[in-house]
Formats: sequence, structure tokens, C-alpha cells
Amino acid sequence: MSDTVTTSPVLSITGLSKRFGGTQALRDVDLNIAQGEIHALVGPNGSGKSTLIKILAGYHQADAGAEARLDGEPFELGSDHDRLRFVHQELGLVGELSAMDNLALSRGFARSRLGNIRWREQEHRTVELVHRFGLDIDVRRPLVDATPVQRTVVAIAAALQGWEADQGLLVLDEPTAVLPPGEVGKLLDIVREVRRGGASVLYVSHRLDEIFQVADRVTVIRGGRRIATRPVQGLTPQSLASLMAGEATERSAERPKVSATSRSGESALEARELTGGPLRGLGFSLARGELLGIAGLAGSGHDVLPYVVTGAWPGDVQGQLRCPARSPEWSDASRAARLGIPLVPGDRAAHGVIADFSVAENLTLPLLSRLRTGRRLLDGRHEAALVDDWVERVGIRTAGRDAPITTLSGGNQQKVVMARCLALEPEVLVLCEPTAGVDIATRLQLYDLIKEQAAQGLGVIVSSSDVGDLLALCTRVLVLRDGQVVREIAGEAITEPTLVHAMEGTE
Ligand SMILES: Nc1ncnc2c1ncn2[C@@H]1O[C@H](COP(=O)(O)OP(=O)(O)OP(=O)(O)O)[C@@H](O)[C@H]1O
Repeated sequence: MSDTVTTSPVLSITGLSKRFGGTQALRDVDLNIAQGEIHALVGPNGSGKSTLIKILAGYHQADAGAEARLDGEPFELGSDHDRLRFVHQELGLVGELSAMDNLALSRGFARSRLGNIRWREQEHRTVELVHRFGLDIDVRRPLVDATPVQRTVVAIAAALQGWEADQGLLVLDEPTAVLPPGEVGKLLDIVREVRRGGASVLYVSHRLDEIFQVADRVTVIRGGRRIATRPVQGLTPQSLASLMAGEATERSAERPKVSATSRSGESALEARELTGGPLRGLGFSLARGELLGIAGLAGSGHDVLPYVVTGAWPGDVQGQLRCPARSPEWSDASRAARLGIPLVPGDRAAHGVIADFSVAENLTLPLLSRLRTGRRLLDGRHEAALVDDWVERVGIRTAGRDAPITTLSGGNQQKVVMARCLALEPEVLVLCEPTAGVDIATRLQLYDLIKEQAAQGLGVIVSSSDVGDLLALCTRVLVLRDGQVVREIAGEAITEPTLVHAMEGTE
């Protein structure tokens, strides 16, 4: 299939390359985005997607030889241009401020000729922008009170401000990475609405189903090279997955089996009367070797529970926890950190990795005491061997164990966090959004690794807004609403419709 575009491209790039030291992140990539199309950009972890977006946004400079045109005019990659707008994964919003203030932050307040802020006009402008997307929020309330999808819509509205004919290019970098399933559809509607207004969209995502729902064409990159640009209509999920991963992903994840240790019923973690954040008197029991899912819509508390049971929740917590392998006694949930349960956090950038540290340092940080020799010095050889072993077991793609963690792609950083937790050889592991930003091949690898550990007795709690994770990993799922368990679904009864209905309360 040809990749020529039928209308004049809003953006065209040719010969884009980027080398970071020994890593060739992009090699001679061409990209054409047609006027008014939604163009998806996909590729496995480390394929170069973020590098491409960061060059467009001016964070990195392209290597010599690249040429670009915007609206047909020569355009210096990375330069500020009104026709090019971005919504990055972290959204760039200030939670303590209202939607109105956030919009003003990105494009300035409405002002009178004397320079005074025209509050009414500013409010009216904000309401108009967010209403266009069917968002009914109080634009004067702080955004911390908004749901994830509402915040994403505010970020999109902020990016689109001032575009009269909407004829520029909006770049959306994984906008649905941590949205609950019920909200992904709403966001896709909004992306279509942006296109209806005349704008083009460059849409980066790992979720292939979304690409089939929303995109007109897709460009696949792998190993820094453009592999193909195709109309989505001519593709199937299998053919797109094969383009992305080469040979590796023809198989899909097998349904998990209840492990023998899980059947033995010995408990790994028990919780009673947990209260904290949105949680209201929640209790559960996790068996050794069990893969227990926690599901729910935004505000249900499903994404707070992982932080509460690992002692990482910053607010007040009440209730009790018990890890029988450590002690038969119940302990106060406000001291949960003492139980030493590792957490793979949902927000990798804020809580997962230490940006200034290397891959090795990030991996061994919680293990330091074990790596000390009798003379209380760090045993470098032992550390190196341990790091190399985990890099291989988890399949971390890095220039070396001493590479700064920030030079790894998002998916590979996630693998470092997972390896760090597993290297502690815990009884219980808590995962929050374990596959956000992770490509399908890596996702299957992580699923296998987690199931393998569960088969050896590890009790795992998986909180995910991606139903795919729950289906592939869990033998039992607790569905939360308003901070309480409203439904327990086990074994074969765990299906996508059952989960979604239970979360939405429409069963
Ligand atoms: N600042 C940097 N310094 C050195 N290497 C880098 C840097 N940024 C990216 N890389 C390397 O360039 C390659 C492409 O990374 P990039 O982050 O663009 O991938 P990606 O497709 O966005 O991956 P993911 O889906 O995991 O986020 C990787 O091998 C990565 O390690």
C-alpha cells in the first residue's frame, strides 16, 4: 500500500535521524501528516516515538539532514510555531489551579485595554472551550477535584486555544495511558471532535484497539526506522501487531491458572477496615500465589489501594493489615510501610525512578543493605552480576547498567522498576498500572514474569485501569465503587463485559 497522502500534508518530515551516544534512536525517518487526518504513531518500547515527539517539540535537536515543512512552508524542527500544539503525557496542568487558570497559564488571561484581567470573559472563554467537548465542570474549581479524563480534556482545550480555523496539528502523546476503560471512549470522541473542527492529530498510543477506533492512517516505527505508513482500514490487529513487533507477538496472553500455592489458601496479606483517601472500611484477603485484581472507575479508590497497603499513601490511613509470613499479629495500617511490601507505582516519573541515577542504581536502591560485604562496603562485583541478571531476565533494553535511567524508553524504565521490586524476593507485590506505556511484546513478557513468580508463591495485587491486564493476569478481581468492594469476580467469570458492567454499576 502506498503511503502517499491525497491532500496536502500539514506536516511533512524527511530524513529525520537522531543519535544519542552509541544509540541510534531514529534513522532516516519520513513522516507525512495529511490535513484533517488522525495519524497514529506506534512502535515497541524504545522504537523512537518519544524521541520523534521531543524533536518536534524542541526538547532534542535532530541530527543534520532532516527537512520539514509545515503547511507547505519550510519549518525548522523544534521551533515554536502556532500551528503545532502538544499535549504531553504528564498534561502540563497545575492541579491546585482551576480549569480557567490553567487555560490562562498556557495562553494568557483575557485583558482589558488597560491590562486588567477580564474575569468574566476569561470564564466565558473557558466554558465555551470545554463545553465544545461536552465537559460539564465548574471551571473555577481546582483540577485536583476533576477525573483523569476531565483533566485530559482541559489539557486538550488549553492546547487548542486561539486556533481559529483549527487547521494546525495537535500532537497527543499517549492520552489514554492511565484512563479507566469507561473513559477511553469519551476521550476518543473528543479526538474525533478535534478532527471535525479541521485540525490534524498525531496520536501516539500503545493500545492497538484505539488505533482501529480512531485513526485514519498509522505509521509504525521499530528500532528507530519507519517500517510502514498505512491506512488503518486495510489492516487487522494481527497485521499491525506483526508490523510493530516483527515476528514476536503472534501469540496472545494465556489465561492465568490458579497456582497450587493459591489453592492451598494460606494467606499472604489480609486487610480489614481500611480507610484513607476514598477508601471506606475496605477489607480483603490475598492468598499466597494469588493474582488478585483491583478494578474500578476514577474515584472508586482502586488506584489508591496500592498506595495504602504499601504505606505510600500520603494522607491519613486507618484500619489494619496482617502479613502472616512476617507476624501473626495485625498491625496498624498507618504503619504499612514497615511490612516492606514493594510497589510498582502508577506514576513512574513521579514515584518510580530516580531521574539522576543510573539503571544499576535504580535497580539496587532498596537492596543496598543486602549488597554490603562484611566490611560494610558495597560489593561492586555482586551488584554488577545482580543487575546484569535482572536486565536479562526482564529484557531491559539499555546501553549498559551505568546508563542514566532517563536515557531508557518509558517501557524499559517500567521494567527496571518491576525488576527492583522482584529482586527483593517479597511475599507480596503490589502493581499499579503495571503496563501503562508498555508495548505488547513487553506486556506479554511482564505477564509471564508475574505469573511465574505467583506460581512460586508470590501474592500479587494488580490495580489497573486496563481491562486487558486484569483478564490476562488475575484469578480473582475485586471491583470497587465509592471506596468499597461491591463485587468479587473469579475464574472464568472474569470477562471484559462483566468487569465493565460491574465497574459502571450497570450489571
Ligand atoms: N536522552 C537520551 N539519551 C540517550 N539515549 C536515549 C535518550 N532518549 C532516548 N534514548 C534512547 O533512544 C531509543 C528510543 O527511545 P524513545 O524513548 O524514543 O522510545 P519510545 O518509542 O518512546 O519508547 P516507549 O514506548 O518505551 O516510551 C531508546 O533506545 C532509548 O534508550
